Amino acid sequence: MITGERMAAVDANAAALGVPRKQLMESSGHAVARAVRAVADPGARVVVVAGRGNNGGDAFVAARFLDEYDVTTLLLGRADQIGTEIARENWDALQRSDYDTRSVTDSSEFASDATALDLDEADVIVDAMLGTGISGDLREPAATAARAINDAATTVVAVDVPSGFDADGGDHADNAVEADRVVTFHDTKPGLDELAADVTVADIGIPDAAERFVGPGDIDLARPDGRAGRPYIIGGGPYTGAPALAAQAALRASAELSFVAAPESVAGEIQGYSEDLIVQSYESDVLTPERAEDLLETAEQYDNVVVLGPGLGTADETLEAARQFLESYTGRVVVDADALEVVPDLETEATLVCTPNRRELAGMGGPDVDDLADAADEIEAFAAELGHVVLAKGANDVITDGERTRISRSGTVGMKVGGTGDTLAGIVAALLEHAEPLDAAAAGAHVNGVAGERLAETQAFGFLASDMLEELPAVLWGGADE
Ligand SMILES: NC(=O)C1=CN([C@@H]2O[C@H](COP(=O)(O)OP(=O)(O)OC[C@H]3O[C@@H](n4cnc5c(N)ncnc54)[C@H](O)[C@@H]3O)[C@@H](O)[C@H]2O)[C@@H](O)CC1
Ligand SMILES: [K+]
Repeated sequence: MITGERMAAVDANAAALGVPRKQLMESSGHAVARAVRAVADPGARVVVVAGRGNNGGDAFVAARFLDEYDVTTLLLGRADQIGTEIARENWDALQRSDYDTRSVTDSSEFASDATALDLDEADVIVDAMLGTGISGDLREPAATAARAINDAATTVVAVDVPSGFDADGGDHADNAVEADRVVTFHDTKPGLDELAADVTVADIGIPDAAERFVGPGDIDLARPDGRAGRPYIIGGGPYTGAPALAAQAALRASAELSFVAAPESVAGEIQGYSEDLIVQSYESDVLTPERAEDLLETAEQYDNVVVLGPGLGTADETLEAARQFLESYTGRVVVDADALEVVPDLETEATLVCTPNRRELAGMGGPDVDDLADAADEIEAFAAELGHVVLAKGANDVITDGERTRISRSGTVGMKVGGTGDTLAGIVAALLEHAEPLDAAAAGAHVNGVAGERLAETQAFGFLASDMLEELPAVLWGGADE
């Protein structure tokens, strides 16, 4: 099962692996043609009703594979409104090759007399108006076309999903197409099996690696579309740089404000690193259980994403405070560094993303291996046992929620420098404001790694974690679709 949103991410990852979307569209179109052949013999009349997105593009390809049928392809709208280059290229190919195509710009052509468009006469209607790109109920002209398709006594083969179906599992349109058969791509979509339709999943040649390895599509999925969120970094005491790096990374990754709660003895120093931070001090040299109560109140009041751990140290009272905080908080927390050791036997309702390095993972009771990717299954089982998302950091990062597991191969040896784990924690905190925990963790790992790779191009092993901060916006938004 895969949602339409995740499908788009996997598709972008496939492109990065060298399997571009146009190639996938060719496979999709071929699969649609096979489905048509399964319901009608050569010579049968096929009417393709196509929208202006890639769902339509799949059907333009299908038309090319159906030369032995009597096919007419109807485009809903004008050709110059086709929304993607690959769909347009496939439409243009039909034009140049003299396929029977027609652009329907007036939906009354469907409303007034369906037979004028041959829908009743057809043996098969291919519904390629809308796929995973839909939002909301069908709008015109698709709404009228859907009515006409549903009114025709003709077998309907839907491309990917029936038009009007929400492949992200939300509310389906009331005015959706009722399909007899659905050819969906790569994996089934949530809710498809509840339809009264015969659903086939077509393998369109997406490599497993596009799902397994984190790539640009994972960044697309978690990419913030504006500033939001006020992460609360509970850190500092024996160390001061770590919370400052995490807080600054969160700002670079879209947080509106970064708050750092730190002991009075170091608050000034943390503030001194950056005028962009809001540092709130508490009386003490380290975090203690007496302070945890106040921090909890603040975090609850603002429903902050919390980063707990950077620079806190391992004093018994600090770990006790971390435990108490986590046992009472019900929000989202990135648990990093020293605070990780309290997680294994913790009772909490909070949503945790734990970010251990190899040593910390072993300390928590997880596997101890050189290459974390080799132990991905064990780390998955470990996360399932914990009941939290684990982002295990190494040359390869393993990101898992105990059921789904992804591996981030990005990064470079120069990132062995201190502080890159802190930037990662801050990035994940910012992304948690926009994305699901697993998606935020996977994208965060990738963004951090790519930032390091970019610096390594000119600075080899000589860059610092603080240098990574300025790279983050370009990695997050530089490659965004226009
Ligand atoms: N993601 C993938 O990996 C692949 C996707 N493919 C195809 O691409 C499809 C998704 O393509 P797109 O993202 O271009 O999206 P669609 O083709 O589903 O539709 C996008 C268009 O629909 C319009 N639209 C949105 N909501 C509407 C509504 N309620 N009423 C009327 N019009 C509406 C939008 O303005 C946009 O022009 C998939 O369903 C599948 O058929 C395949 O080609 C192969 C691989
Ligand atoms: K469709």
